[in-house]
Amino acid sequence: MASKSEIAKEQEFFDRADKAREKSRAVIAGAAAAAAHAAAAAHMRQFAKGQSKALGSAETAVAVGRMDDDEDQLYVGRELIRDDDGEVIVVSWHAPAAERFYKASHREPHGLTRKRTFQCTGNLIDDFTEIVFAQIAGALAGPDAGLLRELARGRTGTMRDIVATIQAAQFELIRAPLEHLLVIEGGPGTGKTAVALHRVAWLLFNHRDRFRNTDVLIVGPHPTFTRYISTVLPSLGEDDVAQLDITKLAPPLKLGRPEPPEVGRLKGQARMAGLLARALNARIGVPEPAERLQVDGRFVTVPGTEIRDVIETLKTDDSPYTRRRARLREAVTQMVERRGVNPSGTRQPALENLVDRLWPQLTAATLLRDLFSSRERLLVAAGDEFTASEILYLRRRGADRLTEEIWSRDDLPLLDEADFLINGQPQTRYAHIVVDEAQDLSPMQLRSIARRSASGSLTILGDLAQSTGKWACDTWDDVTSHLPATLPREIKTLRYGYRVPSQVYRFAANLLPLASPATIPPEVVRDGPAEPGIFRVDPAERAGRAVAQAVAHANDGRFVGIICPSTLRTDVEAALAANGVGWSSADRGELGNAINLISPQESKGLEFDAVVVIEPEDIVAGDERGHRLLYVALTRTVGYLDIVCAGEPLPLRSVHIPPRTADEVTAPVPALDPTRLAWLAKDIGARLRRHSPPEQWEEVLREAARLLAPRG
Ligand SMILES: Nc1ncnc2c1ncn2[C@@H]1O[C@H](COP(=O)(O)OP(=O)(O)OP(=O)(O)O)[C@@H](O)[C@H]1O
Repeated sequence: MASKSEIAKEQEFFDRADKAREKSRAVIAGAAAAAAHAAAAAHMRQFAKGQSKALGSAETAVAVGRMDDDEDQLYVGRELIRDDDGEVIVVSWHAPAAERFYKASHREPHGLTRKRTFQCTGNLIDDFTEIVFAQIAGALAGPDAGLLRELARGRTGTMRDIVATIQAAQFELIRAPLEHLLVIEGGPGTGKTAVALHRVAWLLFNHRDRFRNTDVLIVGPHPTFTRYISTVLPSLGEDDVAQLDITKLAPPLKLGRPEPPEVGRLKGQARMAGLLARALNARIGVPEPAERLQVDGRFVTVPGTEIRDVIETLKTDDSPYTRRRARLREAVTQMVERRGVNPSGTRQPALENLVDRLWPQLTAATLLRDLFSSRERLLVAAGDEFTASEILYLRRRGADRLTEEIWSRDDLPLLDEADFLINGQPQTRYAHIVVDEAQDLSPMQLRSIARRSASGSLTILGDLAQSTGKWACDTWDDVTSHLPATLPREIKTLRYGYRVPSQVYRFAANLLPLASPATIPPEVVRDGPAEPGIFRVDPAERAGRAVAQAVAHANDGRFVGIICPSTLRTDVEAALAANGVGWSSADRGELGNAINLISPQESKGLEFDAVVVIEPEDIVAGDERGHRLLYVALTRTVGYLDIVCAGEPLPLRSVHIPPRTADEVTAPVPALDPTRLAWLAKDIGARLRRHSPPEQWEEVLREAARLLAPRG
């Protein structure tokens, strides 16, 4: 604890800076009132709102830290504050003047002699931690006390900013150049999401001349996650950044169709884009040898060959379908005009009918509904690229009315692709896009993201060891190969684990040889309050015991997550109800009660003070990369982890070999893929080092056999 007199001295400065901040706010508000006319006043009010927000709320501390060098001292805050004479008394964290605050370390103090980090309630200083660089210059020190104290603070349903304690390696990524496709990887809780959100604020602050907040998009894996992170940017003074979950990148349609995994997997593959393009092309008709039209009461005959030539030329053009349709309409109108009839002005049904027959008006939904409900259409669109069984997977009975059609989540990127083919680029494209949990996205989802990028400037976040689901991947190439390649690609790794305490991480890391052998585990920066609690019970007692553990944590004031496989969800809901426990359901997009019930899949990216994981064996069985899913579930805690199970608390035996279709197993790999070979070599090396049990080698050998099989 810092000395009382030092805190009091700092508080004096905080009070003075707060007064200056309030004065600035009053001046800004006054400027709006003084505007000469209504329009100017409205404009000023809008400006004033932005400026006033930029000053930070009256409830936030004026500064997060202070840095001293031999000559001077400088306060760093969320935003810049000037005194009455216009002198800067607090520099904003994203300004160049603040850089040394984040870069300074014992190894490289960057000229600083001292760095203070404040802990505050509102603008009142509770305490501060201090690093005196001169004292132990050259020494290697662990994480500073300010960071540890911040990490130990209780969690809520929303993420907090980390301005006060950004670490040097994180700062480097926050301010990495805009003109990159930057992949930030790192184990659970290494700060990928936090870094990316601060990167957005930093880029907005430092490139105001190039783009505005509405030019930035953040894509998350599900609505609960989007809600969880949504307060960070506003707390940094940046409103209006689009934050969407991946399902929102498609036309808004009725969702709810369940999809078997093999169908979903197929729908996510990039070759579906070719199928849709061919399906759309197949909708273009062939004219009659002679097209006879009644225009303005007169009959005109246009030779089919003349129309066909135009259609053939339009077919080779890669502009959107609707634009080409308009060009066909224009061409046919001119053909009629050349025959002495002027159809322009009024709408001519015969002409419209002809264009509709030859180039039907379509939406994404009609194209897909008509395609999936017709074997003939599917066969034509499939060409040689899909097998008979795959065509069968795609076939379904469409609803009688389009408005009644129920779509699956896997249809969404297909609808987006179809919309692109029909109407062209999405209306809104972004100067920078952040994609979180990118390791789980399908190629078709990645294409949706790619077409929203105006320049190829993206920040991709993820962890291959947490990659699960239908499109689980093992290399970043699997992800970036579907993204724009206009800018250089960089992969950077965050190496320190901030969330998960050492006792819990040690336990979870036992899964790594199975889950992701090539992964280098993060270095955990702190110890937690306890070893993981393991409660082996009878199946009948399981749900009740899990609820009892959760309630005990909640009674101690902790924010709790119960991570429950779908097989046991009903039991746990019943046990919660029977005990009269209030809870939030992440399935309904909620997160916020003291106790939150959540599926392992939706726990990605989230964190709690205490986590109760139910039946790990069922979690492992629930995904093709089940050990990775369990690894995700076990690494959601900032403090306590309890496992309640009837089976193994840490199932290491069963090795899951992803099922492949008969076609995939027998098909030779088209060419030796150097990336996959490198990955395999790394995998074998890691398994050797970790003495993987013999049963795990089967998967490796199978992959090796596939890669090295003679090519036919
Ligand atoms: N420099 C820091 N100062 C304070 N807290 C930090 C810092 N870096 C990370 N954290 C905290 O660590 C926790 C984990 O961060 P974050 O969620 O960004 O990790 P992640 O790498 O995205 O994790 P996951 O892979 O599980 O999604 C968060 O509570 C975050 O606020």
